[in-house]
Amino acid sequence: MSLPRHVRLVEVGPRDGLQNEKQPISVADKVRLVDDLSAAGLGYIEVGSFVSPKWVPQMAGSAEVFAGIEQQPGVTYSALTPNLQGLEAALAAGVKEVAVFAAASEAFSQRNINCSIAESLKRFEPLMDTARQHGVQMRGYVSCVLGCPYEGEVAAEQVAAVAGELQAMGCYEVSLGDTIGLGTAGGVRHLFEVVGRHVPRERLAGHFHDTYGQALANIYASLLEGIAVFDSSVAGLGGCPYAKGATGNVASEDVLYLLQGLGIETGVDLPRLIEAGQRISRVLGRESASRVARARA
Ligand SMILES: CC(C)(COP(=O)([O-])OP(=O)([O-])OC[C@H]1O[C@@H](n2cnc3c(N)ncnc32)[C@H](O)[C@@H]1OP(=O)([O-])[O-])[C@@H](O)C(=O)NCCC(=O)NCCSC(=O)C[C@@](C)(O)CC(=O)[O-]
Repeated sequence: MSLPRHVRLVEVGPRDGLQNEKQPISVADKVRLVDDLSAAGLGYIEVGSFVSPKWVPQMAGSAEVFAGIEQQPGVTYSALTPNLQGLEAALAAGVKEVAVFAAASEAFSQRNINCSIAESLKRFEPLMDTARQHGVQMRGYVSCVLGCPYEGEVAAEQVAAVAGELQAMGCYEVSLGDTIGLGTAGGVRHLFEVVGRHVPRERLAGHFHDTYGQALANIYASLLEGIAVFDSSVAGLGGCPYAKGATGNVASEDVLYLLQGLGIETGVDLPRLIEAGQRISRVLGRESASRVARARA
């Protein structure tokens, strides 16, 4: 299969990137991050989540962040919503696109959202009905697609079943998450081969964490499988609070550098993206995890 000419980058730094940070980050710094990412040319930014503040305290100010950002025309600003309560809060904050998240592993589902996979899908039904009534678009996530921190191996067929359900329920795109970043290129090709039989590849995205240093290889393997949407996080921020030991998402700067080298368009400006990453890294008091940003420093 030939490589796509255009790739859509879904920037998850403000949400997946920051959700696991223990230190307080001000609303102003979060707003500045989102605005910097818009200025870098990203067309899709996951701004925050409307989840229980007891479960993920860092995302508690998401409504304020939405109120503060300067929304640019043509850019999608989305939020994670686990249930109807989260969707209602997102609607009140003026959010136009949301993401629901399920897992391919029962144990992870319990730890992350306190219910079984089947219960989570059931919980999404009223959320999705209400979202449709408000013309809100829905994206879906499946976590632990290449392994689970609690259960170990996860079958590609199980991922396909959950992704298929999310699509059938109304998600226009399903992002497959290697939550703990242990997947390899071979596993990724097998995964998309199997899931691609149930969900068209143009409706699938890749979401890779870089714990084992395999994320860029996994993205290249996904490109070979015809995948053209990737989630990434500026400065390589991130990690899921319910996936112990998992490091950040693959750095957006590094993904962009890879894609530029392949002649694939994204519409994103690398120097401005690096600046956005350097700025939030200074706020967090540490060096960017992006290899490209460090090489260009
Ligand atoms: C799903 C729940 C809420 C269930 O949590 P629960 O405790 O079972 O919920 P509940 O319905 O029994 O409600 C308990 C309390 O939570 C409140 N509550 C209930 N819902 C909400 C809401 N939406 N917003 C705010 N508050 C809420 C509710 O009002 C009540 O408050 P109380 O009466 O005790 O004061 C909880 O488990 C939760 O919030 N989990 C979120 C976990 C999370 O955000 N994880 C990280 C994101 S997923 C991820 O990172 C993976 C991904 C997507 O990036 C892809 C990958 O890498 O794999």
